[in-house]
Amino acid sequence: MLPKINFTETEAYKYLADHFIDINQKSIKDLFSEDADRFNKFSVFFEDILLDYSKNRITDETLALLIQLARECKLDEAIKSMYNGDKINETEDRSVLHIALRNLSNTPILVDGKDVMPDVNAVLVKMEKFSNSIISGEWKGYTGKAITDIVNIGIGGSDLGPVMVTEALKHYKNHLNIHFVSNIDGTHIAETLSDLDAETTLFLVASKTFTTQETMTNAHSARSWFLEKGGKENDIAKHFAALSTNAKDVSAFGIDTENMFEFWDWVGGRYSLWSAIGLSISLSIGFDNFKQLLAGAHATDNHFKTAEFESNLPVILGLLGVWYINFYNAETQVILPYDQYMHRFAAYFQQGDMESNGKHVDRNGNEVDYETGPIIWGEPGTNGQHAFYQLIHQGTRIIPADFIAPAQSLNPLGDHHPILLSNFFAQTEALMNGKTDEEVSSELKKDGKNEGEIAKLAPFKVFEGNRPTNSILLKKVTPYTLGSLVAMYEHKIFVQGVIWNIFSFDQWGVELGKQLAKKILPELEGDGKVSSHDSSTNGLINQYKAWR
Ligand SMILES: O=P(O)(O)OC[C@H]1O[C@](O)(CO)[C@@H](O)[C@@H]1O
Repeated sequence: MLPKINFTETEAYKYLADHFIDINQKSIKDLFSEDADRFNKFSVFFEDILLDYSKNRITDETLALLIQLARECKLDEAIKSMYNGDKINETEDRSVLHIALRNLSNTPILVDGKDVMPDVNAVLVKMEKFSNSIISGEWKGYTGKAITDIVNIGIGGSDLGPVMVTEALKHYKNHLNIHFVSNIDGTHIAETLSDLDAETTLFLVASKTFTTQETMTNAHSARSWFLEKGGKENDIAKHFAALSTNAKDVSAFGIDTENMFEFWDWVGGRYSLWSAIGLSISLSIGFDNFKQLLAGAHATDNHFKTAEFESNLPVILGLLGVWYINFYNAETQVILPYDQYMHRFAAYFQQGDMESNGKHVDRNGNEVDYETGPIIWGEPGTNGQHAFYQLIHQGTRIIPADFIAPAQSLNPLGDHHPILLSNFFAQTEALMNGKTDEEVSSELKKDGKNEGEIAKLAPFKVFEGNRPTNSILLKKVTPYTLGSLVAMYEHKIFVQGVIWNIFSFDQWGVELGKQLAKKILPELEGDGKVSSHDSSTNGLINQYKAWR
């Protein structure tokens, strides 16, 4: 089980609070000039990933105290508990074993005394066989044609991971066209189906529970479309597969359980891209590449489990986040991939992080009196530079930023990549160093401005700097490296949840809205006025009914 310690009552927390007052007087720039070895000290390699965290408001002492904090919060025990298959998702009475899905070493992992690895391996074999037969064209649709288009119907964790990965690894994709339908808005499925041919389309109904309203509604619409286009009931087996934990409801939908790819309740939705939910990934880039993705994640899992905290990437990232959130009152964390293929990476971790650590009750059931999970956001560079970096550079908030870039481009076109990377390097330097009043004034003087003009303009052009960043430089975006990177962020979320003493693997906060929507849906039928809610909700519903 997870320890239940209030981190604000630890010795380390008290030392950190005092230390914060000292360190807050210094700028990152000063810290660099005081220590020629700072980059070596605060950077760490993990295979083809370099994490440089030297441009943070930290010293040796900060890091030592943060690690002491992790030890006092018994992070080592928490990691062991997760890897042992303990039911650390206590409110749902479940183990948390996405690490088992990519456990290519095949060491036994027990849940209720039973090794889960034989089942994991059996599903992987089934995914491989299925992927190969679809990709090769051996699998035929109801009129004898090979499949050309795959439509994954799922939402949240049954969508975001496959979308992010298939986009990030588009360079490795084969001839199959992959589409994703998630939104209940009919536009999503209507637009997707408009260009498709039922004879050559395969639907993957991806839902852990197989009860999610959006997914089931979209799946039923896809089924009706298929039948309208000429498919027969008994052709459904050739065109629909299910990725789920719920065999009963899969059968009830009419999908042959032969075409069901199973996973288990110890796989959280937002940690499920490594499971059968990753079938669209395996179809898109081939099973061997999917396995490479798992291998990269497995390497990170081993690193997280065995590396000393001082050189453990997820631990370092997690603790730096705690430092900014709980001592500097940072509200958000921005993720900025300088790689167009990774354009859904931040969106993916919006669910990964916010659904995990957006909690206000601790593991003892008490309201917390400290901040927990940050707001995660971000867009690919350099687009972000031309949109919201103004606020990161000159706004009033502290926004810790993760910059991610590959050293090698998958599309080395002219000087595009050096230009992209020059921006990547420049931004973290600019955020740290800023630009002083003297520097601004001397620039304005060189531009021919007079004293009065300089005094008037200078304040707007000053950058105070001292804005913290991590730089994550990858050698190249490959399935393996992406797997490592995603697992690194997953474990970072776990580290922070342990420190904050919250349960990171449930998501009760998504239920209330779902319940109320179910109550409202029947009220939308008929023309009668609705009066059962507050005046705002009544007013909106009644206006909708008047306009529809
Ligand atoms: O895979 P399912 O069961 O359809 O759930 C989809 C998503 O819905 C959620 O439960 C949130 O509503 C997520 O945690 C999950 O990823």
